[in-house]
Amino acid sequence: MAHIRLEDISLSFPVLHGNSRSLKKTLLARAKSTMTAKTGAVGGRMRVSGNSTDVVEVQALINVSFTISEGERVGLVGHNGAGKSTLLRVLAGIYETGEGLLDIEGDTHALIDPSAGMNRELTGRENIQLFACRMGMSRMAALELEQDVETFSDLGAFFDLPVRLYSSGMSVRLGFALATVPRPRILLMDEWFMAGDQKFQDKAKARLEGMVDAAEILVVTSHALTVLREWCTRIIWMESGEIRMDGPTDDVLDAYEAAVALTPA
Ligand SMILES: Nc1ncnc2c1ncn2[C@@H]1O[C@H](COP(=O)(O)OP(=O)(O)OP(=O)(O)O)[C@@H](O)[C@H]1O
Repeated sequence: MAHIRLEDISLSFPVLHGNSRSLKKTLLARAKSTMTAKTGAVGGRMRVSGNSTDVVEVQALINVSFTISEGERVGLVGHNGAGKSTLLRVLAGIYETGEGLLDIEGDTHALIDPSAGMNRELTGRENIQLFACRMGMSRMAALELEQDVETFSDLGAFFDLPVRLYSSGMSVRLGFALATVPRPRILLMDEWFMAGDQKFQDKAKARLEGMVDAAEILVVTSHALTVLREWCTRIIWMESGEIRMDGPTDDVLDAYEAAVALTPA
């Protein structure tokens, strides 16, 4: 049975090296003032590193613990810099954490960066062929993949031009078409899937739904609360690196929306 179990996971990023006392003082004071208005907070907590007084670090995750079981569709919400993407990257194995316990049963696939693994000097078609080669696909399967991605991304003549010539929306079309091919047991998704023009978004939603249905566990981060209400059975509300609330979708999103409404614009 697929599951994710986290116990006391913390992660900090060093953001300032050096012994300039005034700069450190200013930075920490400003960080403190943005933290005091709880729901209006931005970013993780800043502190002087425990190991070195010359390093200021931002605590992106602080003692995060939860268990996600098979069948759960979990949404991550929270202010900018609350730690949602960092948490997703920890689950995807992109960031390693020294402390705590991370126990994941089941293969994961992360839809985090639409251009991940793309060679921008190669054409869209060549990138697909390279992907098929890396995955050890048969000639027939590789051809099917190429046709599927070409049809879905709908890039016309641009499919045979180098990716460096694509607009950001065109890169998303190609990256999205390719990234949504695997059928993992645990699907991790950042909100970039909302990118692209309206016509593409409708098509993308239908393709994503197929992928989400096939997954045993979904963890998705998004500021689009209507999407989360539609897709998720449970919401984890992050605030400055910590879990503020974890529970059924409507309970948490109602509380979150009420808190956001109280925050001064
Ligand atoms: N690579 C990095 N180096 C330094 N600090 C980072 C890095 N990645 C994230 N952070 C910091 O960690 C904190 C959490 O960032 P994260 O990207 O996880 O937030 P988020 O909740 O996904 O925000 P948003 O909704 O704006 O995407 C922020 O304060 C951010 O500045």
